[in-house]
Amino acid sequence: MSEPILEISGLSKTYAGGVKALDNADLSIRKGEIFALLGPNGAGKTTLIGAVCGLVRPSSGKIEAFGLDMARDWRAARARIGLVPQELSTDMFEKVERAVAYSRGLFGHAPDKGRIEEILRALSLWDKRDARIMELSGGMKRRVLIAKALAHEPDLLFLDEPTAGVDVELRKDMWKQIGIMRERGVTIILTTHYIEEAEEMADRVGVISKGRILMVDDKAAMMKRLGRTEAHIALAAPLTELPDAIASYPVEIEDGGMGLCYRGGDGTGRGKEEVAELTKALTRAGIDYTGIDVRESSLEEIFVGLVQDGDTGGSTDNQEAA
Ligand SMILES: Nc1ncnc2c1ncn2[C@@H]1O[C@H](COP(=O)(O)OP(=O)(O)OP(=O)(O)O)[C@@H](O)[C@H]1O
Repeated sequence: MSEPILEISGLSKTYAGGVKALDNADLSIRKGEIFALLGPNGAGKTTLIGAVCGLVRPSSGKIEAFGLDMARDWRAARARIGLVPQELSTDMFEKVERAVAYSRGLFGHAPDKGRIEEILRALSLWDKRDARIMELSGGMKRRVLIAKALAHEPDLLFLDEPTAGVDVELRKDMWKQIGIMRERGVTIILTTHYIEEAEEMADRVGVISKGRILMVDDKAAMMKRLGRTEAHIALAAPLTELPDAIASYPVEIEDGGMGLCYRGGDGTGRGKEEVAELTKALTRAGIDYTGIDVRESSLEEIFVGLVQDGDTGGSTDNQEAA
């Protein structure tokens, strides 16, 4: 899993209007991983993807994919990259099957009706194969976008906000497809602000804000390092002050003495163990409790904390004029 498939170094992009969408971004993607790029609106996610896919010309920096320099060997590298953009911009008058088959040919693959049928069936588009794209519902159009990206059997697949505004069924299909792609060894990079998705699917997570990559880490390590544990212990009898036996723990009295609140484990991932020790100390001190509610911070809370720390301003609009 450690061989890099994509190396981005010192990538910056300032748009004609002066917006600095990427600011010296470095990112190394490993072969076969699912990488989630998290960032608020306007963070630079789409710009980064666009730069790798040749849709945005970087102001400076270097992109290497499959060991090929994107500036020199663009076509060869691009042929191995699939992109599911946020919106369909072309092909509106085209019929579904033809549009998908065209995408396959665009990057030099021989026609393969069987493969196209397989993709269309997997995405529940087979019945719509002769429909014009403009006649399809929004969700169906999204399916076409995915089919087009899969048609040329990419080794590296970008999904830009794949599940924004799609229904549960499509979301499920989409994740199933992503699972199949991963089993075939495809490297997947997705952008999202649905953090639960990253939490569920990604191997590694990168956080981007204001064009800067703030952090990249294994998801589990990030959650352990930046997460914290919170526990609420309901007491059988009220306490008026914190007993000495538990004074060394990060705990406070709550609920008018009927409860204890523990907040700790920051940066250690040991919060749950410490809560267990705390309950033993309570028992030893003869303090009865009737229930414990323990929760660890979600990736979402970690993400919000990171973005706030790395950010001073508010969110930026996405569609500024060039
Ligand atoms: N063609 C363009 N011309 C000028 N500015 C642009 C252009 N495209 C994007 N920007 C600006 O660059 C910044 C980064 O935008 P980008 O679309 O890359 O962010 P994003 O993280 O993908 O956001 P979102 O989550 O809203 O899609 C924003 O401030 C945006 O307004």
